[in-house]
Amino acid sequence: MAGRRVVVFPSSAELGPVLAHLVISRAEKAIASHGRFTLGLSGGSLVSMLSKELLALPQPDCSKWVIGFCDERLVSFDDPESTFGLYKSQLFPKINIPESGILTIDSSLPVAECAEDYACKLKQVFPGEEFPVFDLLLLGMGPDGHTCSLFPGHPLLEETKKIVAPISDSPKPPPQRVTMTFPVVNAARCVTFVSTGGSKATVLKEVLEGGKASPYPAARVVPTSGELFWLIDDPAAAALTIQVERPGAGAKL
Ligand SMILES: O=C1O[C@H](COP(=O)(O)O)[C@@H](O)[C@H](O)[C@H]1O
Repeated sequence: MAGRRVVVFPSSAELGPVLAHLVISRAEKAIASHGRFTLGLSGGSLVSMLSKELLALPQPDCSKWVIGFCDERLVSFDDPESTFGLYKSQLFPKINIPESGILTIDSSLPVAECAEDYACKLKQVFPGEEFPVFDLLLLGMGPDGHTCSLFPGHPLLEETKKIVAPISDSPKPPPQRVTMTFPVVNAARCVTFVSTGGSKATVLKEVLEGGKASPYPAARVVPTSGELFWLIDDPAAAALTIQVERPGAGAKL
């Protein structure tokens, strides 16, 4: 790992613009180095923050972006639980990303087939790689310490071969989902968690200060050689005792 950076902001209002700049800077770097930018998105609270903040910046050229989903709920795209559906209504039509650059699940398939189908789509985009190496994965963390659709105590935490796995007993609704596995998450060039709000404070302390024995899935995100950022706000950071960065206004990561 290139070193973990825990960066704390007074609130989402200060965090959001830094997140958007990080996405743009990693996109520019990736396109300059290998001609495209591969980005994995999460759902939940990230969707509205990212959409709002990216749209507040001068329009980037997204024609060389390829977007996948770190996890997705197996519901139709017009269901309010669909992560793709939310980005479709809040972000995608407003940026110039080609439709072919967005890797969606086929939500009409049974969950196991849906995971296989999505894994095939990823393999086509990352030919020859045992595990896809995304330029940037944006992750959230639930108050139970889950990330992607990798939940505490679930057997999927031990998956070492599949790049995408089905889950049909998600403790957080909806129960049927597909998720990237840890080998994919940890292969990324940059992984960035965004975690805000006081409901995350207790678990965040365990995840960031609990060491290798931590039972929380988010603590297992340790990129092999990539960067790891935790962007959090003061309420989420309330219980932390580790040293953190507190950037000033206009900071860029
Ligand atoms: O169910 C999910 O939850 C996590 C965390 O969401 P948050 O709203 O607590 O930030 C999210 O990262 C994941 O993509 C989603 O499917």
